[in-house]
Formats: sequence, C-alpha cells, structure tokens
Amino acid sequence: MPLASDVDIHAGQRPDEEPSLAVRNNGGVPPSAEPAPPGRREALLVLSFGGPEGPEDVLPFLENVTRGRGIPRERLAAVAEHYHHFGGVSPINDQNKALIAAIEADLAAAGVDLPVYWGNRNWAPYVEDTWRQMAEDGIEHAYVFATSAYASASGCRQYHEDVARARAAFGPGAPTAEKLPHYYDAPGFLRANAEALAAALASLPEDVRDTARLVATAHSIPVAMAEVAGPPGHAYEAELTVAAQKVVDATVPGRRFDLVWQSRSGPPSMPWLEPDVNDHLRALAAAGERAVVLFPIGFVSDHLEVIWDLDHEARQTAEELGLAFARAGTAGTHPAFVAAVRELVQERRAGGPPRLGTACPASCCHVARPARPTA
Ligand SMILES: CC1=C(CCC(=O)O)c2cc3nc(cc4[nH]c(cc5[nH]c(cc1n2)c(C)c5CCC(=O)O)c(CCC(=O)O)c4C)C(CCC(=O)O)=C3C
Ligand SMILES: [Fe+2]
Repeated sequence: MPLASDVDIHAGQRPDEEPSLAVRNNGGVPPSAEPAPPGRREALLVLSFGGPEGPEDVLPFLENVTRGRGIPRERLAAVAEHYHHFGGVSPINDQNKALIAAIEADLAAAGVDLPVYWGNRNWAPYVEDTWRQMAEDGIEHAYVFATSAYASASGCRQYHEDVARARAAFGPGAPTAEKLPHYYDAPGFLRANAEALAAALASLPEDVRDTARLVATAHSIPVAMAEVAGPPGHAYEAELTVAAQKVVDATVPGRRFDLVWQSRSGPPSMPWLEPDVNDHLRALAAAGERAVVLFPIGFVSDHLEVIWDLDHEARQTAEELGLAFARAGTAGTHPAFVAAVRELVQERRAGGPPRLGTACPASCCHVARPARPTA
C-alpha cells in the first residue's frame, strides 16, 4: 500500500506555483454551498495522525511522518525513545477509538443516522484503506473530521491532501468528501477546555491557586509554515490566541495568560515558533512566579506529545525550578466536544457558504518541501 508520503499531489509543481483550488479542496470536489442532496449515502470520517501499536512499529511510523521533511536523525532517535518509554504504543489510537465510540453514541441519541469511519495519515488504518471500505459499503460522500482544530500545513492542509490521495488511490467512483471547518472556536470545544482548565487550577495548593500563571501550549511549527497559515498568514497563532483567550474568559475572566510552544522539531538552523514551554517556565521562575497551569489548547487529545513533552519534560522543568505545576486535560471525549462534532456535520448538511478549513484558497498553508533526492 502506498505510504503517506509516497504520493505527492504537488509533484512536478514549481515551488512558486500554487496547486489548483480544486485539488486543494477536498480531493478535487469543491465544497458546495447547497444543502446535502436528499438520499445521498453519507458518512463521517474521523481522520487522524496515527501512531505506533508496538515497538516494531516505531521506526516505520517515524519514517512515514518525516519522509522528505529534513528532520535530523538525532531528533528521530530521541522521539523514538519517547515512544519506547510507553512500550512503543502511542495513546492516540485508543483515544481516537474512544472518540469514535462517543460520537456514535451521540449521533444515535440525537437520531442522526450516519456511520462513522476512521482513517489515519501515518499508520493503520490508513485513510486509503478506509476509502476503499467506504466505497464497498456504498458510501457516496464523507464529512471529514480531522483531529486538529486549527490552520497550518500540518493541521489542515495535509488532511486535505490525505483526502485527495485516498480518492486518487481508489480511482473513478470514489466517495466524495468535504473536510469540516476549523473548530477552535466551536463552543463545545471551548467548554471542554474551560472545564479542564478549571479542574487543573483546583488541583493546585490553595495558596497559589489565585496567582498561578496560565500557560497555553501548542505544537511549535516552522516560522515559514506559520507565515503562510490561513489566507492572511499567521492564522495558526491567531486561532490559538482566540481559543486560549475564550477558554480563560470562560474560566477565570480577566486573568492573563501566555501562549507558548512545545515539541519543536527540525534542524536547529531552521527557525520555529518560540518560546519553548521549558524556557518560558524558566523565565517565569526567574521573575518570581510560584505556580503554573499548562493547558494544551493546540491538541484535542492527551496523545504522546502531551504526556511526554508536558507531563514528563515540562513537569520536571517546573520541579527543578520549584514551581507548583498542573496540566489541564484536552477535549478528549468531553460530551460538549463530541456534540460539537455532530453540529459541524449538521451545519454542512444544511448548506451555506463553506468556512475556512472546508474551503481554503490555493495560497493557504502552502509549505515548501525539500526536493526529493533523485536516484
Ligand atoms: C501543528 C502540529 C500538530 C497539531 C495538529 C495535528 O494534530 O495535526 C501535530 C500533531 C502531532 N504530531 C505527532 C507526532 C509527530 N509529529 C512530528 C513532526 C512534526 N509535527 C509538526 C506539527 C504538528 N504536529 C511538524 C511541523 C513536524 C515536523 C515534520 C513536518 O513538517 O511534518 C513527528 C516526527 C518527529 C518529530 O520531529 O518530532 C512526530 C512523531 C502526533 C502523534 C502523537 C502520538 O503518537 O500520540 C500528533 C497528534
Ligand atoms: Fe507533530
């Protein structure tokens, strides 16, 4: 089966050329502003990153993720160790299964007849296989819920490319699809995060609860990737700022927060978004702060980058600095978040102008890739 990065829908393009809008949007089918045609057989596809299921999966998984991306070998070896620390098993697959079970229960309770499928970019079940399964089951159209709420090449554009690749792999007659819009501002997503932040604050010793510094985190990305995120550029940072602000407003109105970055990769020579969360903790301690609450607003589940980079590394940094530390949970399977997924589908089914993430201009989230080595 073709691996994620074996097929490049932009192959043969000059770097200054934009892919066509049709290819950018949902694998060649521009999203419609009309209501869903009655009688069309539809499904919901949960499209995610994927993760290894055992020690022998770790290296092939990392190769799928990083092929052609210029990630230094030392970084790959370090990340492999993070996975091996958990027996080579990423928590992300079980988290996606739990999310799907919760979505199925919510749809059933709401009387919405919509089968739910699961596919990944970097590990089984690969999205290409899911497409074949959907076609065999007679599905004509899929709403694609990506497990990323934000703009960026990694969190939005690559999911469009996954859809395009899967449709192309199946060939003529493949189910059509539309990716659901960015959902960083969906009330159910915000409420799940606000409740998690409140619980984390409540877990701190009483004497530091009111003064603890609130620190929102998200995956760092290359500065060049951030510059072209969303049609105006810098939409990743902008959407994260909106989401973090709304979560704080709903929990402890008026309290200040900082947005910082975690899980930096890439060669040291390439600029990525800063400051790193660990450096930020050092700066806070140096300024006399006594407690921090981290809330990973950039992620939708407590996957490896959350439990390693925050619960292990950042917690250790805080301990060394004498900072009281709490980490808020992610949206996970919070009922409000699960209901938000259904509402995103219902909004698209009703028709109306597609929002960002469903329809993206060609210039959106473009990322220059290093040239493929030629044999
Ligand atoms: C913005 C963003 C999100 C959030 C949006 C979204 O969810 O999509 C995200 C999520 C995730 N990232 C994940 C894992 C990895 N990301 C890597 C590498 C990279 N991430 C990047 C960005 C992001 N990543 C980037 C710019 C790179 C450099 C390579 C490239 O330009 O593409 C690498 C390679 C090693 C390394 O370099 O760290 C791994 C293993 C997992 C699974 C965790 C698990 O297994 O539980 C998840 C959910
Ligand atoms: Fe990543």
